[in-house]
Amino acid sequence: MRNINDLIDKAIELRNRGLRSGEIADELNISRETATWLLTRAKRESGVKAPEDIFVDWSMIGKSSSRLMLIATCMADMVEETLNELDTNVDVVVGVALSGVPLANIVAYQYGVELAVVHPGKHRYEEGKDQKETKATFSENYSSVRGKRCVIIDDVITTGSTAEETVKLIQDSGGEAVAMAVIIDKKGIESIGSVAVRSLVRVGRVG
Ligand SMILES: O=P(O)(O)OC[C@H]1O[C@H](OP(=O)(O)OP(=O)(O)O)[C@H](O)[C@@H]1O
Repeated sequence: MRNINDLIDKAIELRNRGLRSGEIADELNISRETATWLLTRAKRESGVKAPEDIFVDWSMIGKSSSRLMLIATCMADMVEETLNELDTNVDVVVGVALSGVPLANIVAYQYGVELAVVHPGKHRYEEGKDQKETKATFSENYSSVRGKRCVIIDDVITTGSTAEETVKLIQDSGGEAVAMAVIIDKKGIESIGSVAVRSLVRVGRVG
């Protein structure tokens, strides 16, 4: 996708496939507000100011295992710097499904530590259910975090809610979240509570 019209076309295509605006937002790595604006603009309902958002398409990395490995290696290097700053270490790398998992797997391999996988609450949302009721969970097929120092790996932070629920889940599960690393942080956050957040690319707005 190269421009706003491509993005609008993609949003329409996803809506026509039956996705709701929240799901379209997730698919395009944009906020829900932006997804709604794209669909509104597609209906030529002009006059509504565009939300302050950017869209992220990192499929040029995601479709290539060698590029994923190189990017994850950069993330591991960034995490190492953060762990040194904090004078701590990592026992388990926590990948946030879906897109954080291939990156987390490589980071865990490089550190020689275990891999845990989180399913965000929004992935378990079902029509008719209260969204607040769908909590994030760990996959039983991967490591537990109890008693372990955790580094969280994901691709993108948009609103920060997935990052926050992952930190809370780790703490509620008896683990210690020490740092989080992403490729792109659209929110520009330094930390979630006491958990350091680092990104290879941090998006900031001028003015
Ligand atoms: O900061 P937030 O607003 O919470 O959004 C960020 C989350 O949204 C995306 O996941 P999503 O589940 O949409 O896609 P994925 O299944 O490809 O990871 C992304 O991978 C983050 O996990």
